[in-house]
Amino acid sequence: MSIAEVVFVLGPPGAGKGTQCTRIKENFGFIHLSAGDLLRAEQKAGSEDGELIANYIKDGKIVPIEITIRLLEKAVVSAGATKVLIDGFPRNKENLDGWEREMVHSGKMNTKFMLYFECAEEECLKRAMGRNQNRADDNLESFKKRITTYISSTVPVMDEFRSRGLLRKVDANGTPDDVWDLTRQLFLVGFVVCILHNKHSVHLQITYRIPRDNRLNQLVHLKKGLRYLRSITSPPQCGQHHFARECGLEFRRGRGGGSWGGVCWSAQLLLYFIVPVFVCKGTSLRQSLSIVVEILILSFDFLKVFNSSAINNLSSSS
Ligand SMILES: Nc1ncnc2c1ncn2[C@@H]1O[C@H](COP(=O)(O)OP(=O)(O)O)[C@@H](O)[C@H]1O
Ligand SMILES: Nc1ccn([C@@H]2O[C@H](COP(=O)(O)OP(=O)(O)O)[C@@H](O)[C@H]2O)c(=O)n1
Repeated sequence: MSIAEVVFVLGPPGAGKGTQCTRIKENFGFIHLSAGDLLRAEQKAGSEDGELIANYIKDGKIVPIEITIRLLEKAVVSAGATKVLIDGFPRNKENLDGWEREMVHSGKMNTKFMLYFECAEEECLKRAMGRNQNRADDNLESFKKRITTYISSTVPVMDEFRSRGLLRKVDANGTPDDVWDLTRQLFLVGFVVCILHNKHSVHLQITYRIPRDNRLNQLVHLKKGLRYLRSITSPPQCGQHHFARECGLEFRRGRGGGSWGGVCWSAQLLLYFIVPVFVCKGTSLRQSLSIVVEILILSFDFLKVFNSSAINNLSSSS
């Protein structure tokens, strides 16, 4: 079985982590595990740890890692999932160390990055108090304790991810739709195209990536690229501007000759995956580029259907 790729989701209590995780799950094919939900379910199931869990939750303290990691591993394995969101974990250094020891070093799971929903405390309080899920800890007294634990124990874990370059911050103060607009950017797939040509052939390299952060927006030179393509090829498909809305594309025209030179260097710097290299032989640059445009459009449709899992499959089989 392939190793599960895990994205952690953290932020203060009530920031809207669960709400956004539901959307990520629906749109990007992840399973969503909430450490808090797993602990509450374990407690309700009357396990021998039930009383301990209930007391920790009421006091806003972090349950010992041996319990939480057992529940998480069981949930990932039983779902057979390869793309997993874990919400509300790792909440302290003990959680993180336990995760790395039991899951990462043993080769069972990979940590991809941490999503951090940043939200003002008063807003979180308002949201948590309005949650109506009959939770034992959605009262003012427990909320204050949870915030204290969050600041003293969870923020240092997020700092650790920031220092590893693995923290993706989202401003969660807006409406659920506003927050979703920011969140989805982090999961969208983009690709970069390098085209090198000489008199007789065109080499096309498509480089796929899952963006590291909102740099995706800055990267989009798509319109410029398509305008250029249209100016030399003019096939009807070039009007498909939905390209621009859905993904990032950087179009670079090589200077000809054999070397990939600086073009590839700058592309690789930004990207996670380099996938196929198509070589289109054509009698003219104009004809070759028509083929290139078709490949691009096909690639895009392919990505839309399969989303980022297609990228994972492609990169592991190439
Ligand atoms: N952006 C938002 N604006 C207003 N209310 C929100 C927002 N996101 C979530 N909520 C509401 O706030 C409450 C807490 O959200 P939830 O996703 O359970 O937070 P968390 O998982 O971070 O504790 C829920 O009642 C939810 O419907
Ligand atoms: N990794 C975790 C996650 C949650 N918990 C406990 O579960 C409680 C609720 O966590 P949660 O993630 O469901 O809720 P929020 O505090 O994010 O609203 C926490 O306050 C902790 O007591 C834990 O001990 N360890």
